[in-house]
Amino acid sequence: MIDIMQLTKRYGNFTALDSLTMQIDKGTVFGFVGPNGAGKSTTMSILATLLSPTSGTAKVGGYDVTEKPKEVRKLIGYMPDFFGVYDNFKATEYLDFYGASYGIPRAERLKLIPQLLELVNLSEKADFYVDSLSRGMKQRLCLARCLVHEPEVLILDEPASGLDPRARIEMREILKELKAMGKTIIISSHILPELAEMVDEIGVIEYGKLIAKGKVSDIQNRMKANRVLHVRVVGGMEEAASYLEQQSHVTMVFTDEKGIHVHFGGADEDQAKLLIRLVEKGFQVLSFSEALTNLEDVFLEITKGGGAHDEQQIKLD
Ligand SMILES: Nc1ncnc2c1ncn2[C@@H]1O[C@H](COP(=O)(O)OP(=O)(O)OP(=O)(O)O)[C@@H](O)[C@H]1O
Repeated sequence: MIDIMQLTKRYGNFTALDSLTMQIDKGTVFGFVGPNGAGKSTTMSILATLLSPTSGTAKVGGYDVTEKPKEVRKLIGYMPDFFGVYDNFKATEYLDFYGASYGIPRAERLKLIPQLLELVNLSEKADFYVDSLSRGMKQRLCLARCLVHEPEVLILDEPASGLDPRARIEMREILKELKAMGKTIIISSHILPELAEMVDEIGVIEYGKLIAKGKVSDIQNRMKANRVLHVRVVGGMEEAASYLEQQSHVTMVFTDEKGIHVHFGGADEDQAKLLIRLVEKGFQVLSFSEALTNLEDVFLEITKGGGAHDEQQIKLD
């Protein structure tokens, strides 16, 4: 559905996108992650036909964004990472305005707008002025705006940024519904654990290049090859630690007040066997668990030592 080939964008001498190549299949929810300034918004603006690439191609639904921008715009709903000015629109009027600008007949708009407001949980705010809505509500209204022409592809640039935890959960629930409706969604975010719950695939971008792409589960499995186990025993912690050190697949062991931390390179079965050996050896195992690897860990691991051009810090909301 989205096909990006060797996409490059330069601003003067500065290369914001560097031969970016990636494909996103129809119906996929794709999480686009990367440090500040990595090139996410640039990629999304090109896909939204708002910015021209310096070289390379980007296609949506088979249409080239430069050659067939009108066709692309029919297919996509784009939510930018900034708010517009709303003047004195009420929520309904705002959606009506966008619906009309897409050429949707009035009778259809009258039916569609209440449905959209319901989808984004704003039915009760239909007659409120947009400026009086909270940030989370404005974000949801903005999402509803992207949906007026029933696009197949949604390009959402940080839709949850700046929202409080509750508002983020609401946004996530709406995105789940959109996924269930079969939309192809590309969503950028710094909030990695939240992305993990709703995306099928992630792509990690840094310095304008795609440095990793894959199913969330595959990337997490890759991380598992270097998993850390937390083990707690009743008494005999030092003995248990030195026993663990001698076991296969164990690469490092250290202890602290929380217990024993075991760096482990084996598979799930090896991990299970390690527990059996510990118990058979007579250690009183209180807990034996794998430290969770979430997307945040994956991201930090992949971008280790890196950073963006102008901001070295990786922002994790
Ligand atoms: N109009 C512009 N002129 C010059 N440089 C620009 C322009 N727009 C973006 N850049 C630079 O291009 C790089 C990529 O920016 P982009 O906004 O795509 O990154 P991003 O991954 O979306 O970052 P963030 O997470 O902070 O939104 C940044 O270094 C940015 O400063």
